[in-house]
Amino acid sequence: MASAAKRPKVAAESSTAEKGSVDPISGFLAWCKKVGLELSPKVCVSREGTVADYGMLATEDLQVGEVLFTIPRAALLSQYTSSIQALLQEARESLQSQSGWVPLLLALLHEYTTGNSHWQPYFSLWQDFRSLDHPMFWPEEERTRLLQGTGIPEAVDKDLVNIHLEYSSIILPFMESHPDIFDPKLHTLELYKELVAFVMAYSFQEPLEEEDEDEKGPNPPMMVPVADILNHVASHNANLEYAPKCLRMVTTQPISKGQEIFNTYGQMANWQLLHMYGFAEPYPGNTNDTADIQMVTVRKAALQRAKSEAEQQLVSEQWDFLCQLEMVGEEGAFVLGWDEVLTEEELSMTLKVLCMSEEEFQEYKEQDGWEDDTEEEENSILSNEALSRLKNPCKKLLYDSVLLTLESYRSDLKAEQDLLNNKEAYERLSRREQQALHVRYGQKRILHQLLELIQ
Ligand SMILES: C[S@@+](CC[C@H](N)C(=O)[O-])C[C@H]1O[C@@H](n2cnc3c(N)ncnc32)[C@H](O)[C@@H]1O
Repeated sequence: MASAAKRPKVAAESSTAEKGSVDPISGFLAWCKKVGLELSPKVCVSREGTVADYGMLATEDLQVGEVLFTIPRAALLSQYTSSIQALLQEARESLQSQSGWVPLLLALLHEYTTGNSHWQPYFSLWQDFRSLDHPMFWPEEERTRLLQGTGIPEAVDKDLVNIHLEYSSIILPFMESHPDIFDPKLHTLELYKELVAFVMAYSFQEPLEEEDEDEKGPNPPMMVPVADILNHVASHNANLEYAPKCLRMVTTQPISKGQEIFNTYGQMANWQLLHMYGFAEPYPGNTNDTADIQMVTVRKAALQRAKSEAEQQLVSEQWDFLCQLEMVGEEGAFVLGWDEVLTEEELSMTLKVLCMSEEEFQEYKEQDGWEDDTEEEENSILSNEALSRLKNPCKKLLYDSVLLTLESYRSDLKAEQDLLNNKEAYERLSRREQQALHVRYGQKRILHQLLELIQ
């Protein structure tokens, strides 16, 4: 990231400076009242007693099903509510992008840098977005050193390519055709990247209605003031509900006075949390944690044990066959949770096909074999417990694939375990080192658990 001296002076900072000592939380809460956002008297926004800076605390005991706050849809900040919504709507064809985030990001670039924006009290909560420490802001060397094997460096590389592409090919041309509103010297790539991180960590995506799932793409992201004050844990105690006129945060667990109220950002593995939100849940807290085995790693393991050229040829044909069935792909991964394989159909089919002899494979293709599977076989590896009942050649292939996956990490499990068990040594680590440690260690423990199950 560029040095502070190079940063554009944006409205959020100047308005905070002008207000001098005005507490951003009080200013924000006054704004909430004005826009009709109703906050229960049983909760408060706080920077103390929370896991990470702002958060929400219960000031009284709460029962399941209590509404903590209600946000009218007009208070949401989105491409449809921004003061430039008409412009964005008019240009919607040219603003289409792979991420689908460009219209919201333009709205944010504008509202964040406009002193009298309706949403200034909201932005005032954060002096800037510098505290966001997503791996995309880490130096590449640090990312590789701390995160190799986790899947994050590859995801970040893709993000960075996409951010640069969308900024240069969509944002810049749009800004140039609206010089009265945008100025590339103020609305720089650097600010754009910070706002991308803000959208990653703070935005919400309304789930699609079931009937729309097949036809429409996902809903565009939007900013939901107050809901985005809540931090996340896997064992959350509140959840956001979407109604036609408003959004409501509702408790899903009883919460005692003084406890933090946690939303869920979804069933997130630690690598996803670190990639999208810049934090990981300390091991072993994240019950949603997962480890990936790259699909191509299973192919590599199958090729390694093929003794002759004919056997290698067979593996290649079997892989192509699996690709045609859309069971595997060059970029895909099998996802392992603590208790089950989340991609069980893909993994069981892949192991089964890659372990077939030439004759079995020919017969299988001719019979459209996968349709003939018994229910028991189709569900054969739904749970980790059932994984231990895999047939021997499949077990061996899976075992080799797990070993290859473990080799891709740079770090040593035992040394990591020692760090987690030694409070002083752990506290000497930088925040980034701590976060990365929880991601790597959790993934490797899941992989080791699998090795133990199938050996
Ligand atoms: C939606 S915001 C929540 C409000 C945030 N704490 C703040 O002060 O603005 C999401 C960000 O909060 C932080 N966060 C959320 N849950 C966390 C947790 N369990 N542990 C550490 N940081 C967390 C991360 O920095 C994440 O990017």
